[in-house]
Amino acid sequence: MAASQLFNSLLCNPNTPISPPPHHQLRRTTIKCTTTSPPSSSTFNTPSVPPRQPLNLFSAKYVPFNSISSNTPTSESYSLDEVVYRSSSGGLLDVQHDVAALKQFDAHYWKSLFDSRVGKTTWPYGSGVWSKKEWVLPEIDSDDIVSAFEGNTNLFWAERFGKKYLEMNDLWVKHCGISHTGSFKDLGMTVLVSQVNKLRKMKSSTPLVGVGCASTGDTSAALSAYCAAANIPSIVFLPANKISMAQLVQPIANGAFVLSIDTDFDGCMRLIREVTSELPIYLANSLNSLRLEGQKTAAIEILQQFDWEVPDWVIVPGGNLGNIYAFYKGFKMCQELGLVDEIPRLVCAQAANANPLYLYYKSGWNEFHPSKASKTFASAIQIGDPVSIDRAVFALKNSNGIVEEATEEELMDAMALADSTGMFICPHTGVALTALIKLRKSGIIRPTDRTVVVSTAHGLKFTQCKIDYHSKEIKDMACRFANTPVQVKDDFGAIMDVLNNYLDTRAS
Ligand SMILES: Cc1ncc(COP(=O)(O)O)c(C=O)c1O
Ligand SMILES: N[C@@H](CCOP(=O)(O)O)C(=O)O
Repeated sequence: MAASQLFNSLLCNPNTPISPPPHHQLRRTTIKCTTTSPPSSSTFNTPSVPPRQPLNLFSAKYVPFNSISSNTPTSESYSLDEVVYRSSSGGLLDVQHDVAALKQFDAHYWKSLFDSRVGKTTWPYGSGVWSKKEWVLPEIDSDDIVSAFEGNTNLFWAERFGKKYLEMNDLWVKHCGISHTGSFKDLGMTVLVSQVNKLRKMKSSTPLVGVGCASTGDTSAALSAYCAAANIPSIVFLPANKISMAQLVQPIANGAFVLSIDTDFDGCMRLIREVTSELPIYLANSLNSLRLEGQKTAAIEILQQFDWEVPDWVIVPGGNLGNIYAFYKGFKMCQELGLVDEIPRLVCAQAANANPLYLYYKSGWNEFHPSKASKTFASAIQIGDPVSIDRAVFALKNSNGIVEEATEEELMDAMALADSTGMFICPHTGVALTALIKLRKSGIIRPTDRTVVVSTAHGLKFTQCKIDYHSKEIKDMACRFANTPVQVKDDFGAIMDVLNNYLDTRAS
């Protein structure tokens, strides 16, 4: 029997009893803020119980991204209630917060406020994203928020992987994929869909009829789930035969209108941009800077989980390149508001088969060429023309950052090694771990450096490539760390022979 058949034979048994659903239900307690007077002194400090803030003290707006990156004041800005994705010159936008208003509260205030909300069910602050509402979307009414209590994900001490393979004892994996739809996209999507929910309730001459995205599988999963929860139509453009089965079934099950298009992700992205400029369908890709407001909370959460100690390195796999900027923005905001003194060095890790940022970095940031991405096991980052290229370059330049790449064999081996130490990561996390391995080998990351690898999706979305690897059925790949199941007949003696053999090998 071939190894893959053996895997199939081990798959699900229809007679296995289904365990009852867990008891626990999130209780939605709608707690309205009470208006109090604005602070009279320039800063609040050291409250043991954070004081309530006045309503509408904080605000945010869209500004051209280049006004932020070049630090030039601009008169161009847009309300977050406008449907706008590009500046007047066609450049990217960014969400700019009223930092002066936020600074009226000191660092201790924000730390205690954020800490006071962790692990609670109080709506909407039990969400890791909305626990930082004042820094994310300060003006939205809590009743308009669409949340699955995303965020607050495990920051896992990768003790065995770090010590065994890298001689590191301060290696951590931020499991952003252990989330409602199994990826970090939930962090951004709760913000975007909440804003759409609000906009649809407002009177407008052209009401939004739905929300659309191009996707390599995770954005579409998150969009469809949050839209379904709020009863908002979602439309997803997927590159045909280029995403995993688990990712494909997510928007289908959540009732999205799914178009499987005979192109790649970059082709889908071009099409959804054209469609959303013609129809009142709101664009949900990270070109829309609202998404990054949610995603940046993962960075704030990492600092909070380390009790506001700053790690030396944070490694993020990159595709459309919104997330690397979101991490930068989250760290930078904590520095600007005095919660930390510095920010970590960022590493963006790309698959060698889809590496336009890596090539740009290697050219000394001289020449950027969008490319046609080739097939990669890290299918969610098979992107050749990333929309957030300018944001990524800014983030990397301002964090003394590095870009690394991983071949198919390297990323699959890294994933297998990590899994063998008790993780169950996605191939994109394998790309990030490869970057770490290379930077450790070259000595750039030192054994004692506190390093966080961002795991972006749940490994269960990518089981087929793991099966292929452990079956050693990948062309031109040694699959060095494959753990192939052993076929044994139904016989006690045969099983004892196999077991004894196994135990002998382990002992030696
Ligand atoms: C699992 C996974 N990891 C990493 C990424 C890369 O994120 P970004 O597109 O923001 O660079 C994506 C999406 O692109 C993804 O779905
Ligand atoms: N990996 C993404 C690609 C699109 O990225 P986005 O952040 O711009 O939506 C996906 O899952 O679709």
